Amino acid sequence: MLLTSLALTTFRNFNSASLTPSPSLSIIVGKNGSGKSSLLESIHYLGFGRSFRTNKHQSVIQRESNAFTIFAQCENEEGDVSKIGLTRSLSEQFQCSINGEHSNRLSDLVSLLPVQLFTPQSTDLVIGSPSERRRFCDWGLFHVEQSYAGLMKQYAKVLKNRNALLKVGITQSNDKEQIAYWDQQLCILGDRIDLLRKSYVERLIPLFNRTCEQFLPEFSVEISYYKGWEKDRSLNESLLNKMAYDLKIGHTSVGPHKADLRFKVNSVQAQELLSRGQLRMAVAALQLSQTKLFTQETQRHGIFLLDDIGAELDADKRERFIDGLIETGTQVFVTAIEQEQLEFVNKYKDKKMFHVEHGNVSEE
Ligand SMILES: Nc1ncnc2c1ncn2[C@@H]1O[C@H](COP(=O)(O)OP(=O)(O)OP(=O)(O)O)[C@@H](O)[C@H]1O
Repeated sequence: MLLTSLALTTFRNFNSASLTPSPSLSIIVGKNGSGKSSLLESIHYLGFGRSFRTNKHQSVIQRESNAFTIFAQCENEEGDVSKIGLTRSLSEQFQCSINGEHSNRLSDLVSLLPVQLFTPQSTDLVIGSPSERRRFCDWGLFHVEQSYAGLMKQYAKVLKNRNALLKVGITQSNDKEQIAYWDQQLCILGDRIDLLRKSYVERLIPLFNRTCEQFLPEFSVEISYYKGWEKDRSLNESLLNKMAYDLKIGHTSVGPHKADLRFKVNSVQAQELLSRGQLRMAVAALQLSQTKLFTQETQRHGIFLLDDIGAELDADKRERFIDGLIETGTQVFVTAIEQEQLEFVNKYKDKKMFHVEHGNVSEE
């Protein structure tokens, strides 16, 4: 899916702005506070229904305004055009529209635009909590496996019910029946999620290994999948084994909601050995391999947002990352403070350069 036009109204410091991006590489240059990240943030909203900087939608609405609006036109790989819109008001009301049809279901919008993001904070993907890495795998599976989003929703519902029961405790005989019922449901759904994730990571690993050979040739980087419960036990056995503990803490301590993608560099934790720039390269390798897998398996193209690319990635590494993304046919948006940070982009055809100043965007 290509983003062919973007228009914002009362979004951060943009009162009204529009741009026609390049199908390949769009470079957004401007001084601190000019609005570069806000432009990327608006595309992120279309891909996730939320910002990457705040959970408070109100902060994104321009001061003194009641709502922000984002309109975009997209074109899929068959050349079909979709017009999409998203608006969010101070009263938290959210509405999206696809080709004139209004919807309150964010998933309709989000499944259209496969957006990924790389920022200076992205090292959290390697050194942050397991939830970051689960979210990463879930993004890939959401766009590759049609059944995945529904499965995850059902699992979350069952987990919520099981946790509610654990919280009040199992005192009566019908509580025992109920927990047995939720356990059975959790196992059916959990095993299906695990199977999809395991297979996804198995497909990702060879691509990741090859990318790491280029991005971090001096290290041996390994990723492995942890399913969220003990290796040699079924989920059912693990739930039974942890029952007393789960009752004590009031929630379920094992299951796919505890899964992780584990990183080892030269057999130790990544943060023990890698510099910040090298950690960023590990993240870049992971995201690039996911992009390659997505393109291979869906024959679709994604959108990749690179915020502040100059931060702690040297010129050679920036170039390798952007080259890799462009080779997959991904539409790339890059922000930088200085044009000099991106001198190597002269070699790309089909690129467009945008200048942002005080909430105004102009194409060079
Ligand atoms: N709700 C809002 N209403 C109006 N202006 C806002 C709002 N939220 C943020 N701003 C302003 O919008 C401007 C754009 O911020 P943004 O983070 O997009 O800039 P940037 O070009 O990415 O800067 P940097 O290079 O420093 O990261 C800032 O000056 C900020 O103070």
